[in-house]
Parts: sequence; C-alpha cells; structure tokens
Amino acid sequence: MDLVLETKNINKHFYKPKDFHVLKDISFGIGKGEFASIMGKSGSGKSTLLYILSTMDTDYTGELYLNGELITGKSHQELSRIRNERIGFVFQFHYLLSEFSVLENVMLPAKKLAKKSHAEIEHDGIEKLKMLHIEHLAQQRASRISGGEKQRVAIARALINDPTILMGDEPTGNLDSHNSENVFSIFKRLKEEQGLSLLVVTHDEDFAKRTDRTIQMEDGRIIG
Ligand SMILES: Nc1ncnc2c1ncn2[C@@H]1O[C@H](COP(=O)(O)OP(=O)(O)OP(=O)(O)O)[C@@H](O)[C@H]1O
Repeated sequence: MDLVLETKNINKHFYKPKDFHVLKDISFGIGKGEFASIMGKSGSGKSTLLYILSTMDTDYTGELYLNGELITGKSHQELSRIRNERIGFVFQFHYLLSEFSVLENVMLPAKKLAKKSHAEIEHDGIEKLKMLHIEHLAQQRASRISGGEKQRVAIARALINDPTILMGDEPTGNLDSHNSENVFSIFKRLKEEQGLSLLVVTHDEDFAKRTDRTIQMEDGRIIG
C-alpha cells in the first residue's frame, strides 16, 4: 500500500523544567485512503506527535515522510509550503476569523498559496462549501453561524488546497453528539468518495471504533 505519511523512530524530549522523554520510537504509516484515529490517556503524547506530523514542530529526532518524501530537515520556508499544500488541519476550536465571511475564511489558505486567481479560488471555495452542504452560508459572517456549522467551515478551509492528508486534534471535542456524528460522516465520505487519508486524535471511543484503525498511545509509545 502507498503510504501518504510515515514516521521512523521519532523521539522527542522536553528539557524544561527537566528532561522528559515525551515520544519514544514512534514508527508507523498511514496508507492512501486510510482513516486512522489516535487514542490514549491525557498526557500520553498525542498532541505532541500531531504537531510533529503536521510539520509545525521540527525539534525531534527520527524521520518523517510525506508521500515518500523525507520532510525532516527541510527549511521552515519549505515546511510552510508543504503544510499549506499537502496537509489539512482541523482543531478542537475552529479558529475562524469572525469578522470575515464564511467563504473568505475558506479561501484564505488558497490565497496564501497564491497558485490560482481570485475567481478560481472563489469557485473552489463554493465547491467545498457545497460538498459540506453549507453553501447557503457562504456570505454569512463567521461569527453568526452555529458551532457545528463553524466546524464544517473549518473542514472546508482545511480542504481548500486539496491536501493529501487531513489531520484532526479532537475535531469533535467541542461538539454535541449530533454535530460530532455529522463531522464523522463527513470524514468517512471524504475517505470513500475522494480517497482522502485522515488521521484524527480523539477521546471519543465510538468515533475511534468506526475508523479503519486505532493507534493506541501510552506514555509516549505506540502500544497497539
Ligand atoms: N512545552 C512543553 N514542555 C514540557 N512538557 C510538555 C510540553 N508540552 C507538553 N508537555 C508534556 O508532555 C506530555 C504529553 O503532552 P500532550 O499534550 O502531547 O498529551 P496528549 O496525549 O495530547 O494529552 P491530552 O489528551 O490531554 O490533550 C504531557 O505530560 C505534557 O505535560
């Protein structure tokens, strides 16, 4: 199977207030079209790992590959481009710009990439909103929509540059069960209809059970 993401022996320490070995020999891969979840107790290292996988943290040893390409060791400028082009990220909180419209929020990462014209980006933005059944909210201010809708806008924004992998750090952590189910269905559909790969940290066992694979973490290690 083609791996969109692979890690080899990732180790990380925090040195303050004292030496703490937070990630220990993390080696695993995510295949194309795979929907994987990461579970583990609070403090087991899930967010720290996701920070490294999303190329935001470069302070570790070991190797990270995206689509077979070694990412470790690249410059911050290169990493910023790679992140914007290939990785979509959804957080527990939506981080939308509240004074901007829904469509403007969704368009932002594509504008930053500056590969397409404004009209093309707008067209893509509407397409993503349609895919998530929220095109009727396009001109609405982000501050004036519901929590569940905001998370769907955040997903649309994460998809605007057609990433190869979508990562989530407790993307349903702030949602009620109805909206959590909605987000799960969207992720499942993205996998099935678009062959998107997904890697989601969750505390929700029901969510994790329904993914293709759950990676269990304990004390900085993968234990299953
Ligand atoms: N900047 C830091 N400096 C020192 N220790 C840190 C730092 N960030 C996190 N830690 C510690 O590293 C460990 C792993 O943290 P991390 O946030 O990755 O856990 P987690 O599994 O995501 O937890 P949660 O489920 O509560 O979000 C914790 O013991 C935490 O206190």
